[in-house]
Amino acid sequence: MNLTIAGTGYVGLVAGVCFAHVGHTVTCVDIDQKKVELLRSGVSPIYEENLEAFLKEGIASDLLHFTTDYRSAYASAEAIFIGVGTPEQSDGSANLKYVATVARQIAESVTHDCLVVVKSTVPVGTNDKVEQFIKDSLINDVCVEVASNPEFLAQGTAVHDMMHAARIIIGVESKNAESVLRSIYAPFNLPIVAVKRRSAEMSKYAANDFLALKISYMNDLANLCELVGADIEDVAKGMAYDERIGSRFLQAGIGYGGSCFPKDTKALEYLAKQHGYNLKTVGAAVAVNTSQRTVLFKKACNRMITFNGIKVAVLGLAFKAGTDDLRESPALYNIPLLLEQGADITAFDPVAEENCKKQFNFSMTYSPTVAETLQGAQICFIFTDWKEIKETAPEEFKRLMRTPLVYDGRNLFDPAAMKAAGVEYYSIGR
Ligand SMILES: NC(=O)C1=CN([C@@H]2O[C@H](COP(=O)(O)OP(=O)(O)OC[C@H]3O[C@@H](n4cnc5c(N)ncnc54)[C@H](O)[C@@H]3O)[C@@H](O)[C@H]2O)C=CC1
Ligand SMILES: O=C(O)[C@H]1O[C@H](OP(=O)(O)OP(=O)(O)OC[C@H]2O[C@@H](n3ccc(=O)[nH]c3=O)[C@H](O)[C@@H]2O)[C@H](O)[C@@H](O)[C@@H]1O
Repeated sequence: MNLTIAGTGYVGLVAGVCFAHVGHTVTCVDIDQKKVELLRSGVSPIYEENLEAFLKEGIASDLLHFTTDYRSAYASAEAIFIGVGTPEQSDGSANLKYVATVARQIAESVTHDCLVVVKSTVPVGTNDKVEQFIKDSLINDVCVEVASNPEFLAQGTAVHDMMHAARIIIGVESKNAESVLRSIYAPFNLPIVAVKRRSAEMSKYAANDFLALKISYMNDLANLCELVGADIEDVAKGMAYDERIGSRFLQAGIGYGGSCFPKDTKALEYLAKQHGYNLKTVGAAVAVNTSQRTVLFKKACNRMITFNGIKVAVLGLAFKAGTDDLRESPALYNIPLLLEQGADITAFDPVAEENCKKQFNFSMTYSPTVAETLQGAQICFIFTDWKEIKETAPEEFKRLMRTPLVYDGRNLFDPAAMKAAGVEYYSIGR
């Protein structure tokens, strides 16, 4: 089919390359000229495993195109996927201005009947509004329907997640919309759950917020474990055997980050408030996460008399391993606190270093390896679960650091092994 994707971020670009991979003809539209030029040359602006290979394959087979010219891209598309951002606003609500702009551009441009598919995460009821808005603003006499198709990929495994999704949720109000979406997704051979649009929109928040709740619950318990002498890692191991609980997303740590859990929890809380309802569970997950982000720093403050002039090794900047994305990364909440206190920071991240330099003006040194970062450090903070950090032998912390004092926000090491190596080691919930 002839598809157009609005937005070439994590969601739009991954959808675009995967749709081309399964044989659709895809045009990706973005307002960012530089990004479009980069993509045309076969270079991905974001780091995701296999993304660049799929990108090059799509370009070579002439199935994948990139443009800033939305008019021609929307004019005759059979389906247009909206994958633009819906960032958090100061009151917690989702900012729908990018979605609204694309809706306006579609209404101005379409010359044939088409299905508009909202892939961006949007508050319940947004699809109805987008449909009404497009219908009210159409220039040509065509029929445009809107369907919801929330995306569940996770960064770091985005291409794999799209190609092997656990399910594809489609929110439709007509047989036609359902049949178009079923045809688009047929080559993926994945389970398709067809529901009404509002249920589809809610499913996305429901899934993300449930995962956020799971993490906050483990972090809350981890803090209690420390007080009562239990080990959250052992507790999680015991819980995971129960299939009703499942083994994933039980990892306690320094709080969830990323572009979605933080904003999607707040957006659902906001939606509930708008309807006069207090969504207490999600509110609690948000509160736990806010305090969890600085739990290590607070612990270290109890141990250190000052950070002024202290050589601090920061291991990990990205919000999780496998991505160069820094959005809402726990590291970003801790680095300013350390700098404010006069710390002399050297930071390591295998892929997010460039983004950090571009986006923040932190006065700190960057180092290309874990070993160089640790060299001469008086204290070390671990913020991301990169394999390069995890694979560092406990003895290396002892050998390289001036004082082997480690605060691990990801529980990457066995406390007994660290102790045996002569490292003073603090982690979460143990
Ligand atoms: N990042 C993720 O892992 C996931 C994100 N989502 C949701 O998907 C949506 C998109 O998220 P990301 O891909 O992370 O966003 P992003 O911020 O990485 O990318 C958005 C892209 O849209 C472009 N854009 C803005 N206005 C445009 C317009 N009028 N026409 C064409 N392009 C335009 C921007 O230049 C940017 O390249 C959000 O609603 C997010 O909540 C859902 C699942 C996973
Ligand atoms: O809507 C979205 O954007 C996406 O949000 C998350 O994906 P993502 O944010 O990329 O990454 P996750 O692997 O879910 O991790 C989110 C945060 O939680 C943290 N986390 C995760 C799991 C865990 O057990 N403990 C924990 O602290 C991670 O370190 C990270 O900071 C969801 O997993 C995706 O299904 C969803 O599509």
